[in-house]
This record gives sequence, structure tokens and C-alpha cells, in this order.
Amino acid sequence: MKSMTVVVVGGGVVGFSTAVCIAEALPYCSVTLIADRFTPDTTSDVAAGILICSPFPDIPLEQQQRWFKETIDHLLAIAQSEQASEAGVLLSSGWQIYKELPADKVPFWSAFVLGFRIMTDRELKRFPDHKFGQAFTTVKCECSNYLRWMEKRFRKAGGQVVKQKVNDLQELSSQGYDVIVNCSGLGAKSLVGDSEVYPVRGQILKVQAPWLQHFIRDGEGQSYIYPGMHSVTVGGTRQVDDWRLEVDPEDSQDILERCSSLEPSLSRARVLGVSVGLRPSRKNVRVEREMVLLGSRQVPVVHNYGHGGWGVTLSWGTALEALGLVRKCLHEMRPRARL
Ligand SMILES: Cc1cc2nc3c(=O)[nH]c(=O)nc-3n(C[C@H](O)[C@H](O)[C@H](O)COP(=O)(O)OP(=O)(O)OC[C@H]3O[C@@H](n4cnc5c(N)ncnc54)[C@H](O)[C@@H]3O)c2cc1C
Ligand SMILES: O=C([O-])CC(=O)C(=O)O
Repeated sequence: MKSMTVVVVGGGVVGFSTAVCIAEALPYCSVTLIADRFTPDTTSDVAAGILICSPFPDIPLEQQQRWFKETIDHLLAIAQSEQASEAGVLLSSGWQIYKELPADKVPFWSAFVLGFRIMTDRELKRFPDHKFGQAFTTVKCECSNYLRWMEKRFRKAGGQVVKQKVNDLQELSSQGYDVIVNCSGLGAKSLVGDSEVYPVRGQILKVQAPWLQHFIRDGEGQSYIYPGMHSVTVGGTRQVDDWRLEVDPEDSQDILERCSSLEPSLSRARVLGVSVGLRPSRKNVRVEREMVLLGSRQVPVVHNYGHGGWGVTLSWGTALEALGLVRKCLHEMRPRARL
């Protein structure tokens, strides 16, 4: 008999990671995931899915390192298992290159990717406009495969999935859930009235170029080329406060020009598709809990949203953090329950 009920709002990579963490760790909880969009229609489906990130300014670096490490360790184990192709998780080696020396020559996550090193002058000769570079192996997640696989894993752990828009947290409180977990990404703007969340529009192309084996990421990720399981993702754009979900042909042309200057053979690649996503951006990702008065009840709400361009990279680590917060809420409600 399941004694407690938890509802997770969000069917992207953050929602499914969080729901799986809770359902697998707390078998006495009944966990329901509610979302109005699922794969292939989420922002997560558009992500290049590479594990790389920049730090959030006001969150302790050790905590962000832990989130990165927990996510990459979790995904590396999948990439090296027989589940790898179904889950869409693969190792990816390549170069991050800079025209000017970056402030951080060694990023905060360098110890958690594999074989991180500064590129030699000989390696850099291939990129004559660039002065500096880093070589390493990280993980790439084909998000649409990963989301399907995570949904299966969630159902196997007893989780239930409902397709529905939540207009107000009050609706969930009326249904009697003990804890609400908010992984609604950009949706948090209206769902919990967070005016700090804003879109950063990103457009990418999928091209057929099976001869490309290594990723190339220019500077802070304005341009990138990521070979994957089914195609090569080339991007990108970072248009702040731009809500357009339509493909912009000028962006496509610009992306192809920028990426072809990094990898000239791309001009021979066939374009398979173009997609647009709105990164759920926020100065700092929000992973915290609060008590919210919904009708006559004080209901614990755990937030996990606002990952910007790093939602795949931090998905498992922030999900584990959210699980810890859910545990605390349940402890406080049922002090003697075995949590
Ligand atoms: C072009 C591009 C490239 C990217 N590349 C990378 C990358 O290489 N690496 C990386 O780490 N990240 C990358 N990102 C960022 C990544 O896509 C996001 O950080 C991530 O997808 C956020 O996941 P999420 O689950 O929070 O949001 P989403 O995927 O947007 O999911 C939100 C979910 O909440 C649901 N929802 C919202 N409001 C409600 C409501 N009121 N009721 C019901 N359901 C609701 C939605 O239906 C959806 O299911 C990229 C993004 C873009 C656009
Ligand atoms: O920056 C990258 O390399 C990919 C990414 O996360 C994004 O476009 O948001």
C-alpha cells in the first residue's frame, strides 16, 4: 500500500529525471507525472544533449560540481551498458576552441569529463582563427530516445503519467497530493508566477555527415557541431527574450556558414531537419522547497526549473537534489515514517 502521494509537473528531461529518482528511491510513494507536452514536443527534444556547462553566478560551485558529476556518472554508466543505444546515450570526444583566451582555461567540470587536457599547438593548426582549445570526452544524450527510455523506467518503478495542463497549483492540492514537484521549465513563468524565468531561443539543424567523428564547440557555444547516433547537430543561436518557435531561414543560413568555417566538409552535408527550442533561462536555476498556501492547506512545493542551456547536463544531479528536498518534506509530515 503506497502511503504518500507525490506529483511531478513536467515531461522534459528535468521532470522525467526527477520523477524517476523519486519513484525508484521512495517505493512507498505513489508518483504521478503530469505534463501538457511530451516527447517529441518538449524543449528537451531540441537539445543537442551534450554535457558541458557554464556556472550559475550565485550557486556554490561545489554544488554545481556535484550536479555535473552526478549527471555525467549516471549517463556514463548508461553509455557503457547494453542499454546505451535504446537510451540514446553515447560518449563524445572533441574540442572546445577559443579565438581569445577564456577567463577559465580549465572549466569547473574538467575533472568529471574524461581525459580533459589543453590542446597542443599542433592540434590547433586545424583551427587557424583560434588561439586556445580544450580536448576531452563527454557524454551526448539523444534526448528523444532518452525521454522515451526514462518514461519506460518511470512506469517500471510504478509511476503514472498523465497528459494535462496544470493551470494552477491549487488544482493539484485539491486532488490531495502530499507533495508537489515543479519541473515545468519555462512554464514556471505562469504556473508559479516567476518573472525571473525568460526564454533564450535556440535553433539547430540536423545534418547527414557520417564522416564527422568529433565535436567542435566554438568559444561560449555560439557555434557547435555535435556528431550523434543518428545525425550531426549543428547550431546554434542564443536569442534572449525571443519567443518565436518558427524556424528562421536566415538563422539556418548563418549557422551553416559559421559551422562550415569550422568544418568545411559540412557544406556537402544534407540537411535532414531544423528545430527551435526556448531554453528555460533564469539567472540561477531554482532548486528549493517552499510551503505554499493552496486553499486552506499549506502544501510543500519542491521547485526544480530554470536550467537554461544546461538542463541535460545537470538533469540527474538536480533531480537527486530535488529528491532530497521531497524526503525532507515527507519527514516533516510523517516524522516516524521510514524515509
Ligand atoms: C537549441 C538548444 C540546444 C540545447 N543544447 C543543450 C545541450 O547540449 N546540453 C544541455 O544540457 N542543454 C541543452 N539545451 C537546454 C535544454 O534543452 C534545457 O535546459 C532542458 O530541455 C530543460 O528541460 P526541462 O525539463 O526543464 O524543460 P522542458 O523540456 O521545456 O519541459 C518542460 C515540461 O513542463 C511541462 N509544463 C510546463 N508548464 C506546464 C503546465 N502548466 N502544465 C503541465 N505541464 C507543463 C511541459 O509540457 C514540458 O513537458 C539546449 C536547448 C536548446 C533550445
Ligand atoms: O552550448 C552548447 O554547446 C549546447 C547547448 O547547451 C545549448 O545550445 O544550449
